[in-house]
Amino acid sequence: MLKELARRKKNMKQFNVKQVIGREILDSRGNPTVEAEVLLENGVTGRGMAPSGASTGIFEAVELRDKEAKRYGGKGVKKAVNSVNTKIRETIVGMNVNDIYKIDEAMKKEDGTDDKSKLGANAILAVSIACAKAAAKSYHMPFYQFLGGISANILPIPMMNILNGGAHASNTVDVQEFMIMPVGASDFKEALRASSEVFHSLQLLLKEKGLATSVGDEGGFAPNLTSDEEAIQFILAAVEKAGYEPKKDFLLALDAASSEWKGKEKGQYHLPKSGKDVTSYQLIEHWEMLCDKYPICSIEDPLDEEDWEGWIAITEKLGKKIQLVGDDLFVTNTKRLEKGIREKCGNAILIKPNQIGTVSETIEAVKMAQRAGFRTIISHRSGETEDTTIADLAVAFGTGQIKTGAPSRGERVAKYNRLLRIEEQLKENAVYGVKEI
Ligand SMILES: O=C(O)[C@@H](CO)OP(=O)(O)O
Ligand SMILES: [Mg+2]
Repeated sequence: MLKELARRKKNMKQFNVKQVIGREILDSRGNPTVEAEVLLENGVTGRGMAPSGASTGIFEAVELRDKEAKRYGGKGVKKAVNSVNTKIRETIVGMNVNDIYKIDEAMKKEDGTDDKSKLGANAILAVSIACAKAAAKSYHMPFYQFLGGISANILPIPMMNILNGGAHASNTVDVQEFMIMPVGASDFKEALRASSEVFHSLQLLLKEKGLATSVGDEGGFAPNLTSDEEAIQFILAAVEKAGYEPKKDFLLALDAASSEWKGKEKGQYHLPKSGKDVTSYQLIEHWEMLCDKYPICSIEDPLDEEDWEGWIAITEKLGKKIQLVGDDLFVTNTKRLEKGIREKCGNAILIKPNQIGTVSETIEAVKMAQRAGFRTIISHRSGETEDTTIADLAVAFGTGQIKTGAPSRGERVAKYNRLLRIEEQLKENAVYGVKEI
């Protein structure tokens, strides 16, 4: 047996890293971010870019920024780029990208911290993606197939964020994201078309009412509205105006991002825009009321990242009816997810590779969730680049859902367009969405 394994290992293709280059590029908010490129001895290259959040969870892996330097107002990433060009390069040159777990492990070891704060999760993730992409290319395989195998054929339902508030927009709305989910569509192409039509009809409705149609960080409109109910009503009207039926063709999803609403103590919330103060209990009642009244199938971060008791209570109350998604709560981290599964907090996890910092740890978070019967949703960050990795990850892992903004900003559209191409490539083998949200 051992001999056989040794023989196989010897015969395993060698795609060794020859060079690693880090550079500073811009993200969609005009802030600098890290890009990494690896060159293999076989001449193949791979590229990865780190996205960046605005409503970041306090338990996320650390995005290394040059806080003390004046350039870019302390947001520069020279240190992280330097990590790529020195420590990371020294660590992985000569390694085989065939085994991305080993590459990630080596970078983690070199970093030596729990939160990747020494080399920077932005540096490590960019390299991790670049290596995985180079491995896929060396095998002449599409990225989703390299990671997911021949059975990877599920195209995700978009959770399309068409109305922005919270930390993503300078308007009066506290809830960060109002999303439409084209559940009635028969394939991804159709789903994307229908969603774009609703996006455009929302624009017309807002214009008619004299409201702003400028967009927020993720491309959704950012009008000044007085309540989350008003936002929901606008969206439902837009669905109908575009010729679709709420509930049958479209369901709604919210991301409250309520970790941004921290009050004086745990279990207390202060909504910064409306100025309201509420308790966990009142928030849960509010979400319950909205779900009874409107076709909402999913709420992300309905409660704060440290309000575990609140999460247990809301899961008892609403967990059978809707999807309760932990973003800041779980931060794509298997330790936090394990606790959530054990204590019955939520029933779904948002998967963001840069919250944890490597491709292999992202895979492990998805696997743990899927084994426990939790749903998984692959997600962009509010600060993005043209990197389309998450589109491939959604198909590779069969998450059935993706969150990647509105069709008005190129960095979001790039992911949608990548999914269109994947669907076309899979032909009649492509399957759209999950059975039930
Ligand atoms: O809260 C979120 O889910 C994300 C993406 O929509 O926002 P940010 O990247 O700002 O954390
Ligand atoms: Mg979120």
